[in-house]
Amino acid sequence: MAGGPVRKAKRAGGGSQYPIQGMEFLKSKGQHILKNPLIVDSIVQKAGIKSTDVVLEIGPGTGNLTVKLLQVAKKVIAVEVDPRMVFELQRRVQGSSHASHLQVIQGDILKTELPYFDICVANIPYQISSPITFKLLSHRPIFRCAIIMFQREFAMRLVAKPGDSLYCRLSANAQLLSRVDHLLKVGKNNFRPPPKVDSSVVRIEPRNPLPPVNFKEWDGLVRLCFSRKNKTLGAIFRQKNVVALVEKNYKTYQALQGALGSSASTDNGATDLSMMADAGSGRGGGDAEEGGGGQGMDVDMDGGDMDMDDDGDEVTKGPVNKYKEMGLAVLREGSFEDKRSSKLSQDDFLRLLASFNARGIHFAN
Ligand SMILES: C[S@@+](CC[C@H](N)C(=O)[O-])C[C@H]1O[C@@H](n2cnc3c(N)ncnc32)[C@H](O)[C@@H]1O
Repeated sequence: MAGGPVRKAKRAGGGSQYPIQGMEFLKSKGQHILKNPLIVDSIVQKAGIKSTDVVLEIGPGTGNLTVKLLQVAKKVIAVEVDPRMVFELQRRVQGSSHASHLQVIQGDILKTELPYFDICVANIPYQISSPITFKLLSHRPIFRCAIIMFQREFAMRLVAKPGDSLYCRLSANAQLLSRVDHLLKVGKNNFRPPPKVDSSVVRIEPRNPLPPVNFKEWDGLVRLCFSRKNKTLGAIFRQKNVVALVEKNYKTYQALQGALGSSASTDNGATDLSMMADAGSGRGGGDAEEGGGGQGMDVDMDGGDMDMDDDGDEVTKGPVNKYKEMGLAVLREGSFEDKRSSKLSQDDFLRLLASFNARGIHFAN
């Protein structure tokens, strides 16, 4: 932090009692300044920045990380939403030998078209962790890696493996697109003001090439499977709303094929990343237990009585329902009926998606 006396300002508008130079930190913008220089050094060192690298920093704040990045990188592009922080950062770097290597973009990172960069290093506002992660992962050209500070629980969800208690839709989506490693635990007291939660630094390395899968399809299936992550897939695909979704998507797909001819056949040759900002979002990726699969909930069944399962989810009963049987047949074929999403690997999901698609069952809409 730049020198000078620290003046206490009045609290207002969700500001904290930790003013610097009279500037209040805003909770609403996730302003928790990394005050421990050892952690700052460790992040920069673990990033493995080369002297030729362009570094993207999200939310530079008052510049504690920025000034260290400038010492090792060719250029730092810092995107900061708060004009007071932009002013403070520019004031701090002004006149230094690195000033010409810093480009500051004032704006919301989620609305900013990202420039070219080799590495992203950031202590981000935690409330936008998921959209930032997937915005980065959809950025092209592909960057080398991102070293990012997240809320500890979000970080643990990102790196969770099948069978871990935190394994969820966020883990499956992030790990489809990248390799994610936990680097460093960071306690609350390393920040000013201290946040309520602990933090962790994670390394995200985009997969290159990406697996040949349509990401909308992938996310549609994964979302469904994690809608009740401790239920068997068999139980999920017996649920009324899921059977209705299978029916709706099947009919939509058939109609599309009819309209477009065979050129509308399975579109899974490439990873379509157009909706990634929403992939795994919601309460730090913790939305996995909510909802019943999203779309298609209001579609009526044409046949079959309804009953409830042990969790109170409506399931189809009585006369055979064609769409329920179609879904179950795919599950049985790959021995997935008694499995739970909490234990399924990337390969399992890919295999399951391919089997559904082969039967004309899609999840992209
Ligand atoms: C956790 S602080 C980190 C500050 C600094 N990098 C550090 O480590 O000390 C997050 C920073 O992100 C900024 N910020 C919040 N929302 C943002 C957004 N949507 N786009 C860009 N910056 C944002 C905040 O103003 C704040 O400066």
